[in-house]
Amino acid sequence: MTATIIDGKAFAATVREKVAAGVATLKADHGITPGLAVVLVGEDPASQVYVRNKGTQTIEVGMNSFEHKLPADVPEAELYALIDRLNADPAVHGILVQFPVPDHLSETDIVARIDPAKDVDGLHVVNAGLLASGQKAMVSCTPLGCLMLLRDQLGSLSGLNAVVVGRSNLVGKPLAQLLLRDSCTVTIAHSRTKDLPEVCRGADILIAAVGRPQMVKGDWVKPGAAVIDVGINRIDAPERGEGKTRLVGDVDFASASEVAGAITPVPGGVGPMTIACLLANTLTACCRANDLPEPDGLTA
Ligand SMILES: NC(=O)C1=CN([C@@H]2O[C@H](COP(=O)(O)OP(=O)(O)OC[C@H]3O[C@@H](n4cnc5c(N)ncnc54)[C@H](OP(=O)(O)O)[C@@H]3O)[C@@H](O)[C@H]2O)C=CC1
Ligand SMILES: Nc1nc(=O)c2c([nH]1)NC[C@@H]1CN(c3ccc(C(=O)N[C@@H](CCC(=O)O)C(=O)O)cc3)C=[N+]21
Repeated sequence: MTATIIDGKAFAATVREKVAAGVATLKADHGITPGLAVVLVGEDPASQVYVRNKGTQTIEVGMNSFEHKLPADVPEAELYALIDRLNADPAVHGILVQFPVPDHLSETDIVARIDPAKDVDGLHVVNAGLLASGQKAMVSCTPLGCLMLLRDQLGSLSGLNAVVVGRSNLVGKPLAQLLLRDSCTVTIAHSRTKDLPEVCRGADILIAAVGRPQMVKGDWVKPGAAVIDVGINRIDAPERGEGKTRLVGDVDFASASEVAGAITPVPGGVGPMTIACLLANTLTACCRANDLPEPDGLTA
């Protein structure tokens, strides 16, 4: 069997169209322009890709983009002062501090400093708690994007076995919560899981969010399963010439696509959805901040 390739790039474009329509309505009817602030500390290469793609797309959907680049050795107090200003700024509806940050800073403390209503990454304990208890939250962009792709591909997810490999606060845990809310039977696997290939073979929905290039092989995949590859890894590609690299996911696409029913590619799968959902979350946060109805089809 050869899997259907889930076109995240095309789907993300439709999400951005919906966001752009919502932004246009906000501007025309209420004179409000949603604003997204992104804070980048230091020069992590993966983060730079993300910030670059995001900046142009924020402008394209008609939002204001506020980019703050801080040096790798920025004092903690200076970063907090910036977050405090963004929290207080009525033109800013979403705040994202790009991770990882340099070692002298604490991701936990940074997230705690952000106003939960502007936490478009869904990382604040208030948002994690709201999601876990089934209430209205800001939901992390990557899990939200994965959920949209799965619903589009499969329709109802009810009763399906979902295995999420990875338990990070940004991806694995919130995605598991979303799948549980859609009535999947959810297993969260991680680096201590015994016989991971066997656990994965039980999955109707298999999510890889690990950060290990091409770890999930075709013989880990149940025939016909939906495979969502969250991983973004840059590896050497000598076949493209000396010193060249390419992006691969956490799934070995060549072997897995022989077995799966549907699979996301890397690039062109989850990555573009993450950015589209970041814009969607900013629009949602802006509507909530102004007591206006939320856009349809852009929230979990
Ligand atoms: N496409 C996108 O938009 C995005 C992509 N990413 C990518 O997704 C991947 C995961 O990101 P993130 O969740 O932030 O990563 P983290 O490093 O925070 O978490 C990785 C998780 O994978 C688990 N893990 C590591 N090695 C193994 C192994 N050998 N077997 C089983 N589990 C393992 C870890 O287990 P343990 O907890 O036991 O250590 C951990 O729970 C990365 O490649 C990242 O670049 C991330 C965000 C957005
Ligand atoms: N606070 C925080 N929130 C995040 O959501 C977050 C983060 N920090 N730190 C880094 C990771 C990584 N991440 C990516 C998102 C999109 C692409 C993306 O657009 N990928 C394109 C490829 C881009 C290319 O060609 O290089 C694709 O997969 O098609 C990549 C990586 C968000 N992350």
